[in-house]
Amino acid sequence: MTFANVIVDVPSQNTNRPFDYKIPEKFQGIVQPGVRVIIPFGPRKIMGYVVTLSETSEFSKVKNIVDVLDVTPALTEELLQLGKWLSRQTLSYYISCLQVMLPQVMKAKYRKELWKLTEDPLDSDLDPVFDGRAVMDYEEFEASGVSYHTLRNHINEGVVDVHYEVKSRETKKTTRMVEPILDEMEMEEFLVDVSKQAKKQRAIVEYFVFNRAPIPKKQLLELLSTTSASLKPLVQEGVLKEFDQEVFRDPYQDREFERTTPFTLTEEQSTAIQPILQTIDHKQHDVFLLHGVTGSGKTEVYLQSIQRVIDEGKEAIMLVPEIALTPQMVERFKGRFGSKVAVLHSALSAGEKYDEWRKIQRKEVQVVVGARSAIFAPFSNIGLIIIDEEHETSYKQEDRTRYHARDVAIERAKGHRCPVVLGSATPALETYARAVKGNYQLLTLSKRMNEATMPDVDIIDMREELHEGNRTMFSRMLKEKIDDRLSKGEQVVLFLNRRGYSTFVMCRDCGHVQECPHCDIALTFHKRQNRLKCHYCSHEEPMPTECPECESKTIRYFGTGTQKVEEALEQLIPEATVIRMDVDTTRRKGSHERLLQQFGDKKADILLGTQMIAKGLDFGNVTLVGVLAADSLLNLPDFRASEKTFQLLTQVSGRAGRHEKPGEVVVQTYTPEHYSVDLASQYDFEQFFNEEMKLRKAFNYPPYYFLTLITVSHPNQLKVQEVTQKIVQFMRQKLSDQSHVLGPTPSALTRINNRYRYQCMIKYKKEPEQRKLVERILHYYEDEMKQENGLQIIVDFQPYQLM
Ligand SMILES: Nc1ncnc2c1ncn2[C@@H]1O[C@H](COP(=O)(O)OP(=O)(O)OP(=O)(O)O)[C@@H](O)[C@H]1O
Ligand SMILES: [Zn+2]
Ligand SMILES: [Zn+2]
Repeated sequence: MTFANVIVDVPSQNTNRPFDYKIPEKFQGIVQPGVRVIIPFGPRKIMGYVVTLSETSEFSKVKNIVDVLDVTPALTEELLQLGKWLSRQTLSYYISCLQVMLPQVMKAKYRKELWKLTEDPLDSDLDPVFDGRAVMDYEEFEASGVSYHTLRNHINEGVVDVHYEVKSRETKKTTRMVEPILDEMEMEEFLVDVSKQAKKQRAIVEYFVFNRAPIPKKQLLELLSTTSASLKPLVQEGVLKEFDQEVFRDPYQDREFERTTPFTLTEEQSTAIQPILQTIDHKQHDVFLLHGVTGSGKTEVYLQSIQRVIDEGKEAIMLVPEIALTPQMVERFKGRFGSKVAVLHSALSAGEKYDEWRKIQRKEVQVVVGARSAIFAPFSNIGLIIIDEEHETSYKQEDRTRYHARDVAIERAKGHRCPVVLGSATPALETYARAVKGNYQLLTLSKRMNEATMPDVDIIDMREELHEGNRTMFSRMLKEKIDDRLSKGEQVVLFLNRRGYSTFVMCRDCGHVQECPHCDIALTFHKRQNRLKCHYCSHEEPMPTECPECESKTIRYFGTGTQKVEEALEQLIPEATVIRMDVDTTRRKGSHERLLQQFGDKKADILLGTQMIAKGLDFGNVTLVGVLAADSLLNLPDFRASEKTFQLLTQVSGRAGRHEKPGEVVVQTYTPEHYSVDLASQYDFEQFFNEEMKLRKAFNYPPYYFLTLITVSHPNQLKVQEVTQKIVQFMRQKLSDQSHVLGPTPSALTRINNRYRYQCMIKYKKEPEQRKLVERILHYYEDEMKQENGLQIIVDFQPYQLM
């Protein structure tokens, strides 16, 4: 083939199609689809991805490929296609979709340089900056204070040029190895010739008479307590040879994983796993929802399903939410499958991630356990994809390429003809609705392991606490129970939701929360104007001075942080030792793991934390879980607030009483009557589902309707309003009458970095032309969107973040 068709690393609409480049003789056969290349693009040299090859090009002037970065294609044929699909689905640039599938280090970084093209002095201020060099960093020029005008003159004269150099960021690590060339017999013969004085040399040769495998040079020299001076002559004489072998940084190399064997499945587990195994065996595609209460043994079902896939010589992808990807979790997979497992998550360094990814690429592993982006693992023979805690919103990427791992999983599984298993104790409403409809196969685990029962839940009405004079953050019951556990040497988990740290308004007397009359959503408090606003529709109203329900004046907007709780805890129960886990205490690498380890080793009585302690933890000594402010999620300006509350309360409660000792849960709330709090305390998912579905139906939300969120931003507020208005009008005109186009409305975060943000929300059932329409909008504003700090339009199909 003569030409490579390349997607260049310049995100824009007209680079969504490939550019042609000639393949020079020396790269023939190496350049193939999926390979990264360096190509000239305008004045620069940049990176690109070869997507196809061709014999001809319709262009007459085609430049040469400058360099090739991969020997093995970085992206398989399947992933190249998947990128195209992603690009259509999310309306993001093809290049961004290709990049999103690769580890960070494989995305090129550019260095901008100034090149001096003449030996003669430049006769300008720029001369001293070059200081006799021919090349310098562009940054140096910028820091020098020399005018851009001067530079431009030199460029026009052809004596200076601007160059873009690709800095490849991959960091492969190698070790020097030593290996015998002669066979045993020849070695023996050679030994005869080695002088008796050269003891060290003799030792080396003798070693290789008996050990034929390559050995790291360092290790060999250590073993025989010798130096490379004795080794060198042997290499020169052709007895041994040295070479570099790529080594992988293994983040878990210092850890011993105790091998585990499969449990005999319970009846419920075997019933659940049968259809999954059958689908694997029959090489069919199907989607299963494994709905199992916390501690019901879902993970064992995953493990045994994966085992089947391994036995059949295929590969499995296991997705776990970032925060649940605890060492405990990794241990369960490494313990069962040993070195067949690669792990991908954000706590690894960029180099470690790259190495884990390479293990997958080189087919050295058959299983990958990882967070969201592991869905792009470059396997070529996938037999199973599992998504644990499938309801987690972190499976949706919220910037640039806005994909949902669940959708990608299903798309890949279709191609590989294999099942997808979605698992959760609290499935997303969308997922459960599909299972109820029969689109997904529902599998149920209703009982906890070891006859453990679900912990009893006490709901404490914090309004009453206040009325009875308790102004602390801890109800009397929670305090009593904590005291009790401390005296027994048992442990406590205290959960505070920090995400809800903000801005809804609540009456501390009656718990009334001010909601939008049209949207069934808590109004957001805007402090500067002292007004309440709904960010779905345009409703707003002044901040009330007294409660519209009970006329109390104790109206407050809400929010407490973990640090405050820790201080309060210290005053209330000074003898308790507390481990606090939140974004601040877990910033350093490994601290997450260390804190959990300490708690597991019973070095503290109380684990106090946010989201990150809500799931995955399996500590037998935890017999009490306290939820400090169950309402904080409930009142987020989000139609999923109730669902999130139900999910979180269920997850947190699930941390207690998982083994022999029974557990208890205390939930503190200002709205004990709310169905999501009440039904979570009874572990009644079905009932919750039914209640919530009624509301979703009444207010036209998913799963009854799909959503598209178009967010417009610009430094000028009038401009934003105007553009959003235009978009709203256009969509109203073009979409069917069954769709609802809401807006323009200020976003919940109305101004970020001095840019105003407005939005248009579309609720629809079926709009096959919608993507084309949105593309037309994006095309229409393309030039304005290219300007620096200009217009930005973000389109999010099926949004989860509504801010
Ligand atoms: N068939 C079995 N026989 C005995 N023990 C089992 C069996 N299956 C699972 N277990 C054990 O029961 C406990 C709970 O199981 P597991 O953690 O898999 O549940 P889960 O549903 O994944 O929980 P969660 O959703 O809360 O994380 C674990 O300690 C696990 O080792
Ligand atoms: Zn009130
Ligand atoms: Zn509203």
